[in-house]
Amino acid sequence: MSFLELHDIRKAYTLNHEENVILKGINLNFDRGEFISILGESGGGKSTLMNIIGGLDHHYDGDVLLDGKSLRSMNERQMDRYRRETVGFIFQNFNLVSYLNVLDNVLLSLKMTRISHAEQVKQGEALLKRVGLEKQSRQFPNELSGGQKQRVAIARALASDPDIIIADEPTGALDSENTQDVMDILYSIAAEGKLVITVTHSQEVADYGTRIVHLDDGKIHDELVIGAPFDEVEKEPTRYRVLGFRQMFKMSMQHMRRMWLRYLLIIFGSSIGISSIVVMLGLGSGIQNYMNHQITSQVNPTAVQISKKTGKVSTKARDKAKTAKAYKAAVNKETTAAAKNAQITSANINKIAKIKHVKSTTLGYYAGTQTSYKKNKVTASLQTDNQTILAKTIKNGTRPGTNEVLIGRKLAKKLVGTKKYKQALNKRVTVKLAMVDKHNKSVTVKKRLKVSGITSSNDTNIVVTPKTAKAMVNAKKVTYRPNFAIVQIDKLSHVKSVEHQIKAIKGSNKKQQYNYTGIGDLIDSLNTYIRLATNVLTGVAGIALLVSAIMIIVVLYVSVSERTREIGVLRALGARKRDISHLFFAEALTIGVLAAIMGIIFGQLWQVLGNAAIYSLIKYPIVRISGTAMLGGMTVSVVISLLAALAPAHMAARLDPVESLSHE
Ligand SMILES: Nc1ncnc2c1ncn2[C@@H]1O[C@H](COP(=O)(O)OP(=O)(O)OP(=O)(O)O)[C@@H](O)[C@H]1O
Repeated sequence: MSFLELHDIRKAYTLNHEENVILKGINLNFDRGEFISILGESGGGKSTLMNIIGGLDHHYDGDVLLDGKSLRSMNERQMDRYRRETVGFIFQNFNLVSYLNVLDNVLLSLKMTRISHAEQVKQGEALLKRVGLEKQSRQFPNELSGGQKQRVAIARALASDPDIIIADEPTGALDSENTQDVMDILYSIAAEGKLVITVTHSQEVADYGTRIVHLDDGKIHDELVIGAPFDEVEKEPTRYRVLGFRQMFKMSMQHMRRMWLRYLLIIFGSSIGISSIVVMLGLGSGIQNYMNHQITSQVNPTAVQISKKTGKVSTKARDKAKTAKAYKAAVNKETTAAAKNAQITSANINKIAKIKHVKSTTLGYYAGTQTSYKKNKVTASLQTDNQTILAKTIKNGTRPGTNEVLIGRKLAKKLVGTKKYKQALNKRVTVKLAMVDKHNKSVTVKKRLKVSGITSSNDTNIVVTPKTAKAMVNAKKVTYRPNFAIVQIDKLSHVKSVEHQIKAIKGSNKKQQYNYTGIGDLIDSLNTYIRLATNVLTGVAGIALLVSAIMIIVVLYVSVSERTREIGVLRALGARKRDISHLFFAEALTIGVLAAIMGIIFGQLWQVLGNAAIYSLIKYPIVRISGTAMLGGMTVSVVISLLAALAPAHMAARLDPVESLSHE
């Protein structure tokens, strides 16, 4: 049994419905240490036969046996392994990877062995020394002569320490001096006990071999043994591995570095899409924050005020009254009845306190007053202090204590004077309330209260503590009846649901019991609208991403087309289909990540510039790019790039190695 056996190999191409038989039953045996020259005319099928032996072409009849094992019985993974471990290819037109330097081209094969990186570099340099190129290891293929390129290709073929070297017209593109150098190297390889199969149409080149096989018209014409095969040499077994994503990623980086301008442009293009998305999200949240900030600086959106819905008080008694005194008494009774109707009791408030998300409830009291300072009398509404009156609205002084009053700026101006309104602070104002006492008598509640503070309020209102209010009315035997309550809700997002539940409470008349005043639900709705608008704007900005995805697809397709031959070389060296697709996914990943980083940097730049431009106007940073938005932008960029790579990577992986190698 020979090391390599060809059994009745037949191959035909069908062109224009016509079958063109190239190989018509080839039977050959090869052994280690042989230097075979396959001699034949151009177009005789030599390359076709080499592709079959090298495991690149499996569309043929007959069989190739390696150590008795049929190549036909091997699956795709085993064929990849065969090319990776057993065969080393040398091509007529060198087929070096143009963006890798000489050493990296050799390392391409060494990367498929399990030796350490340092050892790989050492061996790569030793191989280059062997082919006389130690000084050119950092040069790129386009900086080498034809002979030098072919010597790099030989070093690369040797790097994985294969048993078979297939050299398809290795000197076809070389002058006689380089031909001799290359053939000498191949001869020395055979002398090391490897099987070297050279294809040539030159008798001179064929004469280097230990056996010449004449291929003519698709058949073996004759075989001529001109030298003894070399002895087999015992060698250390090499441990191999697949290329894997890391190696393909490195390779893609090397490719991108060589084509940096193209990739920079596409990364720049994609980054515009990402930055517009990030800025739109930032603008949306900035506007939302600005609006909330503006509103909440005036009011507390989670504190809502409720009062009872009161029905009409009967006026029959008033109508029946015959005397002025009786009429007055009837009116007073109506006033007391209305006050009773409007009263919010502890039982009422306890029920509301039990509603989910209600943090606290406070009873309050409001009434109309006449407030005066010296001769100035102003109608003002009184309310007891509560959490809807924000500390930040108190511009001068403090909240009221007992027998003190907090007044609005408008009222202060009316009482003391527009320009010197601040002087109202610490002055005593008189507060009068017309009321009805327990005995149904009209009384005037009157109290001098010290102004503790002035708010920014533009209403004529005054604020006292509940204790002060109660003491004031009780002093005149008037019952203190709280007529509003403040319901404090835990979160803005819960305001709406609490509002619904309060509105659902029915009174004894089966009708809605409470009026509800608060802007929390309005803010909540506004926030929803802003979010919606932001999403729409972000979606529009997302169109830019679609364009960038198309750009990436185009660039990757161009890349696949430009690198078709390289793909063929990689497959010949033993790269798997998956490795080829990884090459393009790695590029897409790099584009996605760099576009995201660039997009975020641009976004930040827009944020700084935009905020600087608008700050003088509204004193608030209107663009607020959050960490989540940046992370989102990053994810979208990477996902879109990877999706864009799907089709080109798939196409690249499915390319036929033989067709790829003959791609022009
Ligand atoms: N993919 C293909 N489709 C159709 N015909 C093909 C294909 N590939 C090769 N052929 C034909 O097969 C024949 C043998 O080609 P092959 O490349 O094996 O010849 P060769 O002996 O290596 O020639 P050369 O020395 O010029 O490289 C040629 O006539 C060629 O036209």
